[in-house]
Amino acid sequence: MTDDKANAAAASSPASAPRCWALIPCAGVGLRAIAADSPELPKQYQSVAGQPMVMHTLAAMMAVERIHQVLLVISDSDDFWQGRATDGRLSISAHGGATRAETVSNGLRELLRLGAAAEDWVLVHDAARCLVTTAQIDALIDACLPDAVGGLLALKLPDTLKQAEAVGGAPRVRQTVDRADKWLAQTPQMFRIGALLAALEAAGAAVTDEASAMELAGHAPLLVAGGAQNFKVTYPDDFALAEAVLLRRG
Ligand SMILES: Nc1ccn([C@@H]2O[C@H](COP(=O)(O)OP(=O)(O)OP(=O)(O)O)[C@@H](O)[C@H]2O)c(=O)n1
Ligand SMILES: C[C@](O)(CO)[C@H](O)COP(=O)(O)O
Repeated sequence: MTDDKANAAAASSPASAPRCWALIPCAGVGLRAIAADSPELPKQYQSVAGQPMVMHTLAAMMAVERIHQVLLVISDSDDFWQGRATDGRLSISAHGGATRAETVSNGLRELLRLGAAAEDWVLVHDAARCLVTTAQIDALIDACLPDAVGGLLALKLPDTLKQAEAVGGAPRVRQTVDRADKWLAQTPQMFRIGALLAALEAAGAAVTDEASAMELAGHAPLLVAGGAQNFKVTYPDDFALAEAVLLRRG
């Protein structure tokens, strides 16, 4: 069935109430974030505005009333959570994978074990995107619930886009690319659990986000406006920026 036909069928079928679950991949090592003087701690556990980064991420997600339960997927060598009390709506699974896609697939299987239905929705959100707001998550849910496929937060490209080629070892501009239809993918990304797991299993471990897997399966995910502040902490400079934004928000 095409996405258009599936949307029409969804709109005309009697109201059902699939639940929304959140899955937070938290098993990366943060190689690109490691500065010469930084502690050897995965970036999601480094302190930002007085708390480990992942706590800000969790606070935003847990504040969304429509999220039934949040699953954090950590590495099997992670001892950060030992002895820490967790909220009843938070589950932790130590089945992180070698890639983000594997971590997410493992988490989806765990959600099904926890009682989620294949037709339920999942919002997959990077632990390292600690600036997402509850309003942005709610906007994504509002946009995706009536949709057959689902979608993702994304940011329309704000700058002029250059395509590069290496000339004599240095990157030089090959051409300026039309940016009118270009968006930067953010998270959360919201899809049906069963469809996403099937898409990820078919796509393999190399896809870098959930939408890519759904695209390979023939779907056209919705693009829902996120925001510049919903950036992923990726490089050493990003910590100071994230801290400044969080402190300003209070
Ligand atoms: N095997 C992996 C790799 C990444 N992630 C998670 O996916 C999110 C986004 O990934 P990214 O920023 O690429 O994190 P890292 O893989 O940790 O970073 P790097 O590529 O710099 O090592 C992060 O919350 C990270 O913890 C994960 O759960 N399992
Ligand atoms: C999922 C993601 O945050 C979308 O932008 C991103 O692709 C994950 O991190 P990576 O830098 O691509 O590994």
